[in-house]
Amino acid sequence: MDHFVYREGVLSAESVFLEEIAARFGTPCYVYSRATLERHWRAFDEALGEHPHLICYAVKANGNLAVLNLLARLGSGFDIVSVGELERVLRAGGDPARVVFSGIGKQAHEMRRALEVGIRCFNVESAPELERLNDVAGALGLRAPVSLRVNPDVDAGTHPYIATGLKENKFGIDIESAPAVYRRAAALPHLDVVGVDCHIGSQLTRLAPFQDALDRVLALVEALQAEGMVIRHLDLGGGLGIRYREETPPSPAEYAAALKARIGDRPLEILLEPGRAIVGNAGVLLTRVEYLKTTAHKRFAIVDAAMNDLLRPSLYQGWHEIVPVRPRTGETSLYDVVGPVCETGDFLGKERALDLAEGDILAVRSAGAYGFSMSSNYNARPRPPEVMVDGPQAYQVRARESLDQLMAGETCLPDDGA
Ligand SMILES: Cc1ncc(COP(=O)(O)O)c(C=O)c1O
Ligand SMILES: N[C@@H](CCCC[NH3+])C(=O)O
Repeated sequence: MDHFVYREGVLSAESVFLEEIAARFGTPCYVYSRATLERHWRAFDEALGEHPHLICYAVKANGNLAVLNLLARLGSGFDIVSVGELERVLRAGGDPARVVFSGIGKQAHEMRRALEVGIRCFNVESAPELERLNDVAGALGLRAPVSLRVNPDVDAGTHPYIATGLKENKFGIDIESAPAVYRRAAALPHLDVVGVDCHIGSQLTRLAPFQDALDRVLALVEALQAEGMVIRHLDLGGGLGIRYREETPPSPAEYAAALKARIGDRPLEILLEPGRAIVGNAGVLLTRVEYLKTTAHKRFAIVDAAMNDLLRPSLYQGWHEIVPVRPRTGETSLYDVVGPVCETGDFLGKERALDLAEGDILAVRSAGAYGFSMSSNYNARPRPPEVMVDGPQAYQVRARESLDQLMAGETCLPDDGA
């Protein structure tokens, strides 16, 4: 559910018309709803209720500073995968003691910074990473809190590029080898074992894979506890899906109830790392129709947003609803909605029934997650601005990149004196 609704026939975010935002800030432009972001974060927090828990929002889904700041104000934790994401969280006022650090390729300098600021936990993804973290912590005279990210080998039933919990995937430590790696972790002098972590994939629309993964992880926790290891928290990752088209994913309440039912009264704090379910339907991408082009075979709506702004359709055949901000009342035709980038794979949607004229503003929905955060400068296109709607107000929280910014730090060849 999102806050983008038709009011007086025109698409509105809360009480601000999106066509006004397009006129004020230009297109393409990302627009986020503060109320929706807050509601979605609270839905997770309230669903876990009295059970000790921490919601660690996955920064990769949308790392805009204003988004991070508003979640930090709600008391959110954060799941990061790089020192860049850590710096963004700190800049946005996030509490380092509520940060968990995931990712298979953590570099020593990233570990050092995370240890210095005192993050909550490292989600370690391999045996060699464990050794490196122990060395880095030792050199600083600190102890690193660790969970091992285990790979439970369950089929998440999602797109193969975003399934992460199968044994052939590069993520985590396979669950059979985990006890031996935990023993090693417990023996290393500069590590503190504090939890178990897993994340099986993204855009999951059924509960069963989460439940299967949890059963396997709970069996591991029992085995570790039987050896005398103290496991304080269970980090179950992110991955809860959203509705893009006809999906009917479980709600955060249903998801949390299923997890709590299995965990029962075990004294384990629950950490979750939702990204998409918090921001996905809290954002739209506004774009303007530049040209309507008709060939012998097709109608194309050529818009000013492209795959560099929103990669999901090109990369995963991701489907996003595309709607006119001010709908017309005439006949619709089938359009491929495409961007100006020089790739056949540059499209936002195919064969969409739309009644369009040049200059119309379209909203690409469910674009709050993995939209701006996966954008690039391909074709030397500046990245779009981001706007937050907050009640009756809309304000820019990131300006459109300038061409100068786009070339910042680059030089031509050194002068050879010729
Ligand atoms: C380790 C980890 N945690 C959390 C997430 C967030 O996932 P989602 O946006 O699907 O909730 C991801 C991405 O899939 C991830 O790799
Ligand atoms: N970028 C992906 C999700 C990646 C999940 C990252 N672990 C998407 O848009 O669906």
